[in-house]
Order: sequence, then C-alpha cells, then structure tokens
Amino acid sequence: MYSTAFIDLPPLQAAAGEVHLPGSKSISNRVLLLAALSNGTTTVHDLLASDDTRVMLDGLRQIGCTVDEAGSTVHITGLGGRAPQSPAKLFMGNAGTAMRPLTAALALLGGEFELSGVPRMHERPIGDLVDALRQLGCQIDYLGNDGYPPLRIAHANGVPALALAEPIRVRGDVSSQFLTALLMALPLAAGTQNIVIDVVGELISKPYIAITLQLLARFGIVVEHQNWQRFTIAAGSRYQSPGTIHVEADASSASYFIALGAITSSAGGQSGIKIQGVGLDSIQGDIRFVDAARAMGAVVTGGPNWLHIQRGEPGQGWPLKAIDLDCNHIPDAAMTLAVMALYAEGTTTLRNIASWRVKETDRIAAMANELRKLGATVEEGADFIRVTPPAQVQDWKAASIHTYDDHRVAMCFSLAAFNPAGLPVRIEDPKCVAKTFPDYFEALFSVASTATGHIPVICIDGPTASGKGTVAAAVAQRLGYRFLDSGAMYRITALAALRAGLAITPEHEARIAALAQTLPVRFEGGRVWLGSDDVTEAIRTEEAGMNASRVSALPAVRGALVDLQHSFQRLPGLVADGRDMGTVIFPDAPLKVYLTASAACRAERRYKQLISKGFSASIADLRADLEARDARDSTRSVAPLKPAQDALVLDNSDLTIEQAVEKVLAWWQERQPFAGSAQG
Ligand SMILES: Nc1ncnc2c1ncn2[C@@H]1O[C@H](COP(=O)(O)OP(=O)(O)O)[C@@H](O)[C@H]1O
Ligand SMILES: Nc1ccn([C@H]2C[C@H](O)[C@@H](COP(=O)(O)OP(=O)(O)O)O2)c(=O)n1
Repeated sequence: MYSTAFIDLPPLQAAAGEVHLPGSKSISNRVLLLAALSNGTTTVHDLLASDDTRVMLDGLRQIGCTVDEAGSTVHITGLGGRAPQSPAKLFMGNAGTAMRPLTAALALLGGEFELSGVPRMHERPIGDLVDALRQLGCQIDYLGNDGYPPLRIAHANGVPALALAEPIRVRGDVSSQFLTALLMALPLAAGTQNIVIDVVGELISKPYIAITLQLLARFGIVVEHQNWQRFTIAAGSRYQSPGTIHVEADASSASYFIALGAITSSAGGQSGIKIQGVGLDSIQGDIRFVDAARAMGAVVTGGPNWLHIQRGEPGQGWPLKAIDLDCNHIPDAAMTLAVMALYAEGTTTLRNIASWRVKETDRIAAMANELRKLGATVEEGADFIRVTPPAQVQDWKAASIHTYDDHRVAMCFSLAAFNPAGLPVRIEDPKCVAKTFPDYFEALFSVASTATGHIPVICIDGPTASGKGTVAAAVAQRLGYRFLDSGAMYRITALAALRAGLAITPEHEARIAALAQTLPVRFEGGRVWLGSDDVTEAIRTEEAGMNASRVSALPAVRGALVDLQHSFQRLPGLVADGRDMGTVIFPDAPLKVYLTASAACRAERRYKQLISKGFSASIADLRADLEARDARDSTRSVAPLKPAQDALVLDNSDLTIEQAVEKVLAWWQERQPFAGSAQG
C-alpha cells in the first residue's frame, strides 16, 4: 500500500496481463457461516483477509467447527446437525456481517452464548433482529443497552419450541443484514413446514439479499420470494456443503481493470487484461458494469470466476463511444464510467445517480471538479453528470487529483494517466484505497507499462558518507518510488569474488565481471541476499566498502552491472544513489543531485554510524580511508566520481538529514507540471 502524501503516475501507455482481485467481504462472511452450518467439509478459496473475516473464523472455531487455514484457502468442517460447543463468549470486533448472522444462527442451534464487540459495535443496532427472534420464542437478553450488543442467548436446555406457524416479521428499512441473518439461520428450523418471513417496510439494498439467496442456493437451500416482501424457505431444507466454493472478488473493484482493458492497447505480446476472481456469472450487482463497458466499446469475454477485456478495434470500439445511461443499478462502478468518458467521442451522460451525493463524499461534485482539472467539460445536476472530454490532445492538463477520502475517486482517476497528451497524473492521499483494495496501485503497476523514458529517475551521487543512501531512501519513501543502492551491487560483487577465491586485481577482471553478470542477488524486506546467504551485514563493513571501491574500478565489472541497475527503473519511479547514476547509468534523469559534505564532516558521520552499530573506529583512520576512496573513485578511468554537468550540487555539511531531504523534494516539485498540488 502507498502511504505517501500523493502518488505521481507517470504517463502510461499500455496494459496487459492478469490481476487477481481481493475477495468481497460480504460474500466471505456469508460463505463462512453457511459452511459452518453445513454437513461436510467446505474448501473456501480466495477468502478476503480482513479483520471482519478473522472474527468470524475465530467464532466458528469456538463453537466447534474445524477450521484449517492455508493462505487465502480455508477448509471448514461444519456442524452438520451437531450441537455447537457451549457455553461460549464470542468477540465480534466491529463486524456486522459476523455479529448479526451468528446471533440468529446460535439462537436456533441451542446453547448458551455471549456475543460482544468493540465499543462501536455496541452502538450499532440489532433490536430488529432480536425482536424477530424473540417473536419466534428465542430467549435473548441485552447485557448493556436495550436494542444493542452485547447480548446473551440463553438456550442452555436447547432451543425452545419455535412459533413457526405464523410468518416471522422483520424490518427491512434499517439494514438488510437482519433479513440476511434470518434467511441464513432459519433453514435450521425448517422441519416439516415451510417457514415464511415477511419484510416490514420497504426492503433496502436488494442486491445484497440477492447475494444471500444465491449463496443459500449453493449450500442447498431454496428460498422463494414474492416481490422482495415475503420469503419462503421450503420445508425439509438442509444445508449441504458444495465441497468447494470460490469467494468472488469485489465486482466494483473489477470495474477499474475492465476500464483499463477498454482504454489501453496491449503490451509485450500479451493480449488484454484478464481478471481472476470474478466472472460473468457473478452474483454481485456491480457485474452489470460489464454491459456499460461493452456499450462504450470494450470487448469483454468471461467465464466462471474470470473476465477478459480487450480494447475494441479502431473505429469500432476505439475511441470509446459516448453513452447515455441510467446507472441506478451500478452506483459505485458507474464512477469508473465517468473517467472512461474522457476517452470517448462525444458527451457521456450518467443519470439517476442521486445517491452519489450522500456517499463517502458528494461524489457528483467531486467527479465534476476533478474531471474539469484534467481539461474535461462537465455539467452536473442533482442526479446526473455529463462529461465531454478535452477537445484536442493539447487541451488535456496535468492535474493533482484530490481524493476526498474516497477510495473510488482515487482508483478511477488513476485511469487518467493513459491520456493521449502523455501527461502525468497526481493522486493525493493514495492510502484511501485501503477501504476495499489496499494494493490497488501495486495491482495497476503490475499490468500497466510505459516507455522507460517516462519513468522518472532521481539520481543522488556523491562521495562516501555524504548521506546519499540516507537521503535517497528517504526521498524514495516520500514519493513512493523504488530505491536503487548501486553501491550495494559493487559491495556484493566484491564479496562474491572474494568468496570465490578471486583476489580483486585487474588480472581477475574478466572472471569477476562474469560473476557480476549472473549475481544471484535479491533485495527483500530490507535484507540483501546473495544466493541463500543473508549478506546484509557482511557488505556494510568499511573493508567491504574499500573492496567495493577496488572492484568498481574494473571497467568490465562496471559494464556487467549496467543491466541489473537499469532493471530498477520501474513504475512509478526510482531514486538511485551511487557515483555514476547521473553521469552514466541514467543520463536522461530529470533530476540529478550531487550530494557532498566536507571530509571532516563525513568522517565524523561515518564514525558515529559505526560506533552506533557496535564497531570500533577512529576518526583519523576513517578520514584517511575516505580520502583514499574519494581519490580512487574520482580518478579511475571509467565512470569516475564527479557531478554530472546538469547536476545540482548540495553540500549538506550544515544541514540536518530532514533539511537535505526537503531540499531534494523541493527541487523535484519545481520540475512537476501540477498546478497547486499537495506538497509531500
Ligand atoms: N545532513 C545529513 N544528510 C545525510 N546524512 C547525514 C546527515 N547528517 C548525518 N548523516 C548521517 O551520515 C551517515 C552516512 O550516511 P550514508 O547515507 O550512509 O552515506 P553514503 O550513502 O553517502 O555513504 C548516516 O549515519 C547518516 O545518518
Ligand atoms: N554507482 C556506484 C556506486 C558505488 N561505486 C563504488 C565506489 C564506492 O567506493 C563503492 C561503495 O559504494 P557505496 O555507495 O556503497 O559506499 P558508501 O556508502 O558511499 O561508502 O562502490 C561505484 O563505483 N559506482
């Protein structure tokens, strides 16, 4: 996840490959409970890993289900008619999708249970569900405030005789979760008679009830409904595990990648975008986004659990076709259409979207503001938005997109980075995507591509102990960029040579270069690996630094490490530190900094650094060593240490680390085209 103040998306040109989207939360918890009530073992694939699914799994274990977890696959052996373990105290965190259905199920299974949660959970109503269960004859007591958790189910002597002859009445206008809870639990009581549930008041969120019904069907329970007001569970219903079930990915999250496939040409010989985790047979309402994308020109195929999207042929599906659409059935995914409209010929109108006004933010106003920043003409009304793309390529503008703490604004505007003008797009507060898709930008970068020259590189070169590594790492972190410690490559090469018995001398140049070419090096979680050895500490000694300096003077070794260094230039950008980043490796980098400090200052910094790591050192020796290293690095024949012609020199002898970092970031901001953008 990107926790930076903003993320700058370079101009993107193509996209292809496969993405695996995170599972839907509502489906995950429904499937877990149904598996727990069923006969047999259910293998659940692609379960969403989140706090809410965690409390459900813990609860199911407590009541006696066998739960084996292997990554995102979970095996659950259900109760299948057995009594649950009781008494038990269950903690439900803040998971409404666990609290409500478990209350109903445990009330109908028998036993003594206490269900509680975090303080916020004790403010979330459950009275309508408890009323319905009490009406049936269940004994449920509030342990705190009436109408709210925590509560106790007092069925130590088994489930009392239930009043099933009359329809069970439940309100449907507060939360559809109460009805979902009853629908998932009442099959437990369906002996010789049908069970009828009547909804009191207008039922809200019907697509979620549709999900409940579909999942019940997968577990062998057929529920008929009349106009979403009366639901009938057939007599003799029994939960039966389907054996294996895949949790669908979130269909709204899929909309960004469907749009991506619709607006991009393919890259690298691959064809289109494949989405794993949600398919054309999806039970989620937002899958209808596919129809809208097709109407705009996307070529979408799919099967169970997968979708494939390709841009239409020129003149047929590309540029996209403008649409005029009632979006009431896909309110969340429709935001993606508003950004797709930037790539359409003509004006796109999205209607019947009044609910946008009362979501995470006023989404109609937010979309209108941000689309205008990109150069679009936007008209907005109480319940519609009308988008006309920039008339000419030169009418596009580089914009810093404000995201209003709204995950969907952040995700859909990332698609603007494919603009034909080749302009970057800044997305402010990118971490807001965590609500539904923490790794959204990582997923985008895994399929998106652009010309290498578009991927920005900041070079920070300079002599030893000038603070290059420290400053470069901090700048990379603030911008969400990758980080290349090129010195580490030479340090590792020197170590590998010595371990292979090769003294670092010119006569071994070819053999050391051959070693460098195939260096089995990996950077993982702050550690550096050479093959199966963790060499993080071994390469950081002063001796290793001196050996690195020696090995780096061998031209063939330098040549052998070029490709490896270039391979770090990946989306969304790179900060590279070393001696020749700006002069040799990334000569076209848009910002080159030559970081230096006086020899006295650098010797003292290195001294403090070594002492703090528990090494003994003398300032005088260190200063002599670093001056010797400066001399060798500056006078060698190939890629000597010197500022690039277009480098900005920063002497940080009198600066703190933070000041040095701020200076580099300020230089970077000056080079960005975004008007009035957020500062890092
Ligand atoms: N103004 C400063 N800028 C950067 N580093 C500094 C500064 N002042 C002290 N240091 C310290 O100097 C030491 C050497 O920095 P390092 O990044 O290892 O240098 P280099 O990569 O250039 O060899 C580190 O312990 C760092 O914290
Ligand atoms: N791009 C680079 C990076 C390092 N080197 C060489 C020269 C340096 O003395 C050694 C060690 O570099 P490193 O940046 O790790 O060393 P310091 O942290 O500056 O002491 O490698 C190089 O020649 N070119």
